[in-house]
Amino acid sequence: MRPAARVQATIELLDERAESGYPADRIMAAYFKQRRYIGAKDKAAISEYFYSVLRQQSSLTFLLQSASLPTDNRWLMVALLLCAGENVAELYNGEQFSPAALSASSLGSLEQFDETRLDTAPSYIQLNVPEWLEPKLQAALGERYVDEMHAMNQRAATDIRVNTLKATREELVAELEKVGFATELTALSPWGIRFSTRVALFNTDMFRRGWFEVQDEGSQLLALLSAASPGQTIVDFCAGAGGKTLAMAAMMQNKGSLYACDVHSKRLEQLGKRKKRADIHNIRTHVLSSEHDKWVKQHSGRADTVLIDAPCSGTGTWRRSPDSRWNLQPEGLANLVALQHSILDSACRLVKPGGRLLYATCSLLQEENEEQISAFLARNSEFSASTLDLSELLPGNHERFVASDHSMRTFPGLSGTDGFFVASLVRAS
Ligand SMILES: C[S@@+](CC[C@H](N)C(=O)[O-])C[C@H]1O[C@@H](n2cnc3c(N)ncnc32)[C@H](O)[C@@H]1O
Repeated sequence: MRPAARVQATIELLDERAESGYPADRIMAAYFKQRRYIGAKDKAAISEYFYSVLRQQSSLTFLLQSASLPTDNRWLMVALLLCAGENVAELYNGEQFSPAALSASSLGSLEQFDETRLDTAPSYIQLNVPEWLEPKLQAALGERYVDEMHAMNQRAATDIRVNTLKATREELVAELEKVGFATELTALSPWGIRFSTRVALFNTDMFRRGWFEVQDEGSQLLALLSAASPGQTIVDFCAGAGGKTLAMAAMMQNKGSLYACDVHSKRLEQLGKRKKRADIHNIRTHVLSSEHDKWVKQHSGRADTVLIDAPCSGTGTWRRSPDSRWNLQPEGLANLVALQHSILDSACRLVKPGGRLLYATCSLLQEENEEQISAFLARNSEFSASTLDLSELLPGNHERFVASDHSMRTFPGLSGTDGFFVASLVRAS
């Protein structure tokens, strides 16, 4: 593909996203599926452009407005290219598969474009944060706010988790290096391997044999903190496609009962395929009609540990889903907070006396995290905060996360992971 064709493809993706409202990754996957002739290098370049525009949408818009230029997708792409020092006139040349040529007057106006004007913009524009979310993020992050928002605007590395039922981390590293991958061990998770460049992991024999799953290091830590062990009964109440379920199953060495529940049947079907590949036999799935499904009453008081990996705003995962920040609205956040409240109140019934309730989100916001937990504890006197023994579960590197006696948070800048929150509660015996 010529460079101009990559630019045109990106504009098409941006238009499709604006028209459909679907998440960026889904749009991109469908776009490439319909155009199988696009090679890996072109795909990588187009996805980098697409995600960069989505990440920098408000700062690019500001720069275009400051130069009295239009702000549609074609122009957002112009702004991105100008910031990267590219020759826009050469790329917008009107040839086949290239963006339409810019008029002489538009080309003249480009001279007004001045990247340094961004220094005069409000911080929420400089950092590409929705204006209404800025005070909430500042409250949650305090002094870390600016650094973390910068970190959030970087591309995330790819992490994988070794399936300890099949191999050790060292064995997997050795196999990956044999086929030419440059690997790095994750600092916090004992199961993690990191790749800073794009790698075709799904084409490897190790993947087909179930030696690993792609999983952010922060997500691996949540499973680690469950302290799941052989013979226990564990419920993963919002299991989705089972990222954390699979990690807990490996900790349980296939012994005991692991229930994976979710309201989304398609996600649980994905888990079906993944557990087969991983050779895991102790997971049972259940599609919930809602968090109040009668299954909860039938299994009440049975679980040693219940993990609620709650549906949330995803404000900790903007590195991977840069568009999600623009999709989130105040009513949507309020609905999520209400749903988390309701899930907590229902799923807590599953915990046996003396058992644990782990509540987690990939949100940075206090209303989904600390405030959600303190309100739950105020409503449910049977539960109290329980100490997370981090010195045992996570020896070393404690400067890379923020912990209280019963909760832990990770951040992209501080921890090199997505932003996660986890709180540990115990039911009175
Ligand atoms: C953060 S995701 C879970 C990710 C998953 N645990 C993993 O590690 O891959 C939240 C999940 O909650 C599920 N969910 C939404 N509403 C729910 C409800 N009322 N009861 C149970 N699960 C729900 C969603 O379908 C989604 O899969």
